Amino acid sequence: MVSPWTIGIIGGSGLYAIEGLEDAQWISVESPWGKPSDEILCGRIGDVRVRFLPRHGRGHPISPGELNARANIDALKRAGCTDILAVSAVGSLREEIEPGRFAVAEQFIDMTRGRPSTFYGSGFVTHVSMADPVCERLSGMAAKAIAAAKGKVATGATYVAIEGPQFSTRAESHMFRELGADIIGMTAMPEAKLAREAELPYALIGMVTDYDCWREGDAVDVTQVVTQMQQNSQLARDMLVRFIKALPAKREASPIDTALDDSVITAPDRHDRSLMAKLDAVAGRLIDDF
Ligand SMILES: CSC[C@H]1O[C@H](OP(=O)(O)O)[C@H](O)[C@@H]1O
Ligand SMILES: Nc1ncnc2[nH]cnc12
Repeated sequence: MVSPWTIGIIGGSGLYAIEGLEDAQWISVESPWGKPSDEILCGRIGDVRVRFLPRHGRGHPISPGELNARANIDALKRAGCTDILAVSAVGSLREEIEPGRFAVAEQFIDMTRGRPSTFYGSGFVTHVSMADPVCERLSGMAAKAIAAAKGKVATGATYVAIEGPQFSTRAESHMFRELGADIIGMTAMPEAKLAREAELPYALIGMVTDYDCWREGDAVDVTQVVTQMQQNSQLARDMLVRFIKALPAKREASPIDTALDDSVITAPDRHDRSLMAKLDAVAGRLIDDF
C-alpha cells in the first residue's frame, strides 16, 4: 500500500544526509525560483516517501542569509511533499532548555532582513495567516518521536530568527529573552512562511547546541555548535526514522493544505500571467491555466 504521506525533511547544520532510506537516490529538481540548496535525497522508509534536502547544501557551502528558501520549498513541493519536518541547530535563551535537548517550535519572531520571503506579489497579491505558524499535528508527532528515541524534549518554544551570519551581541541576546523567545537560529524564517504559502504543513525541531551569549562569561562559537550536533546526530536520525514509521496509515486533511483559499486578494482579471507561471507548483491547486 502506498502511504498518503510524502515527508520533506530539511536538514540543518550537521545533518547533511540521512541513512536508512530504501531506494535512495539524489535527484536534481529544477525550480523557477532559482537553485535549491542541493539535490534532494529521495527514497522510502517502509511505504512512506521521504524527500531530504540539506538546507545549507552538502558540505555546508551556503550561508543562512544566502539560502534560496523559495527554491527549496518550491522544489520540495515539486518533489511531491505533503508535509515538512525541518531540523535546525539552535541556541537556547532559557536555562532549562539545555544543550542536548530538542525544542519543538510553536511560534517564530522574524528578525531577518531583506530576504526574499514570499512567492507572491503584484499580479497575485496573497496574504496567508501566520498566526499559528507550525502544524500542531506534525509537532505533536515529532515530540513523541523524540521521546521514543529517548531524547529530552521541550515543547511550545518560540524561535527567534536572526539575520546572521554573525551570532548575536549580548545586548541582543538579552533583548530576545525579554521579547519572549526561547531558542535562536538563523534559518527558520522565511522558510516557515514560504511553507505556509505553499500550503505545506511545517514543523521545526531545534537541536539545542549552546546558550547563545546571555550567560555571563559564556558565548557561542561554531565549535560548540558542531561538537553538540555530532553528539546528537544519531539521536536526530533515530528520531526521524521513528517519526516516519509512526505516521498513521490515513492522512486526515489539514487546514494548512488549503491555506491559500481565503488569502488571494487580486481580482482574476488583474492576474499577472508571468508571475502565475512560476506558481505552478506552490499554488497550482488554484490556477488552472498557465
Ligand atoms: C553552525 S552555527 C549557525 C548555523 O546553525 C544553524 O543552522 P540551521 O538552522 O540550518 O541548523 C543556524 O541557523 C545557523 O545557520
Ligand atoms: N546561538 C545561536 N544563534 C544563532 N544560530 C544558532 N545556531 C546554533 N546556535 C545558534
